[in-house]
Order: sequence, then C-alpha cells, then structure tokens
Amino acid sequence: MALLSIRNVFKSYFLHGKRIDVLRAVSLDINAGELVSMVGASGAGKSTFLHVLGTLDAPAAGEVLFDGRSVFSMNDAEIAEFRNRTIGFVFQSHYLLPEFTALENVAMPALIQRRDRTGAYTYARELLERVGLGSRVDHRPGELSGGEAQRVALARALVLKPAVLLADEPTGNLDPTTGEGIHQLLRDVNRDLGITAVIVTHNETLARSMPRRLRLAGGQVSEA
Ligand SMILES: Nc1ncnc2c1ncn2[C@@H]1O[C@H](COP(=O)(O)OP(=O)(O)OP(=O)(O)O)[C@@H](O)[C@H]1O
Repeated sequence: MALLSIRNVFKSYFLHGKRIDVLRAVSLDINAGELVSMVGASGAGKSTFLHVLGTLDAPAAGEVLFDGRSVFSMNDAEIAEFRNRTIGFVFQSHYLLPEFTALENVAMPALIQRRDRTGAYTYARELLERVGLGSRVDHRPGELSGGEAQRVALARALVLKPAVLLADEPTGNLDPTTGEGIHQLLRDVNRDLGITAVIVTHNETLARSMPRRLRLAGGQVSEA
C-alpha cells in the first residue's frame, strides 16, 4: 500500500470574483521511502500541491490518504496532531527564530511537544552533526550563512522523526553549489533515515538527480 495517496484532488482559489483552478483531478501514489522531485512553471501550483499533500490546506474535492487513512476526515485538532507527528517541512526561507541558537532552533519542536529536554537536545545535536554543523550549534541564525541556516532548518524538520519530509524550494535562495549540497543532504536523509521525501525545485538538473521525478502542468501531475 502507498504511504501517501492523493485521489482525484481539486483545488481552486477565488480572487476578485475570478476562479483559478490550480489542481484538477490529481491522483498520485507515493510509496514509503521514495525520494521524489517536482518541477513546474512558476504559478503551476507546486506549493499548492505540497500544502495539500502536507495537510496544511484542504482540497476542494478528493482525498489525501496516509497509510490508507483519509486525513481530511479527521477534525482540525486531529489533523494538526497528525501533521506534527508525521510531516516535516522545509521552505525556501528558513524561518529560524533569530534570538535562539542553532541547537535551540532544532530542539524547539520537540520542546514545544514537551518531549524530554535532555533527549531533545541530544538528538538536535546529533542532527546538526548529520547536516555538517557540529561546529555551529551555538551560532544564532544571523551568524550563519544562507546554506548553513537552511541546513539547520532541515535538522529542525527532522527532530520529531517524521515519516515524510516535504521541501518547497529549499534551495531557492542559495547559489547552485550550496543548493547541490542541500539536495545531497536530502538524498542522505532519505537513504539513512528512511524518510519519504518530496522536493519542489526550479532546478531541473537537481530535480533530474532524484530517483522519481514529477512535473506539474495544467493542473495535472505527470511522471517527468
Ligand atoms: N491564496 C491564494 N489566493 C489566490 N490565488 C492563489 C493563492 N495562492 C496561490 N494562488 C494562485 O494559484 C496559482 C498556483 O500558485 P502556487 O504558489 O501553488 O504555484 P507554484 O507552482 O508554487 O509557483 P512558484 O514556482 O512561483 O512558487 C498561482 O496562479 C497563484 O497566483
């Protein structure tokens, strides 16, 4: 059975009396452990797709299934709980808290969930070492390079041990070499931690380096 399934999903926006159909009858299965890239023109709906897949946004019609269970049939509190437990997000901006160190930023989701403090910091440190920032744990975001800050954001997305990692243009603000470093880390995390990952990117070369490639165009998702 697929880990994540999208079944006949529609999503539109209404703005100034006009309707924009973004996703039109999208169906897709993603198996546990897959590493998937998604490309598509600006405005094609990639972020919208990722938000629906990540349960941040409900579809107008259709279903999102996790392990065969329909996510949007749960109530809002249950969906939020499910999302916290299951999905890690990385965005184009790192959204790190400026007044906290790298270590505190990574541990934060676990502390908010009232997990064991020592365990949270130990795992946060381990994740920072994994992303190559063992020597930067006490740096605040303003004392990190763009690529380093994005690696901290990736570590933070992993601290609750999610089954799924969704990344929306995680290298969009980075130079190509630094961007390739982040993509390599995503490949490592997928391989070593067994996390299922979907990465939206504008970089066709990086997208092609992923084992499975999707393209979003005309409201439809196809294998690329
Ligand atoms: N909240 C909203 N209200 C109205 N229209 C929206 C909203 N969010 C997105 N859109 C429109 O929906 C379409 C898809 O947007 P989306 O951000 O999903 O595209 P994208 O493929 O991620 O684009 P980009 O690569 O430029 O980030 C765009 O035409 C956008 O203008």
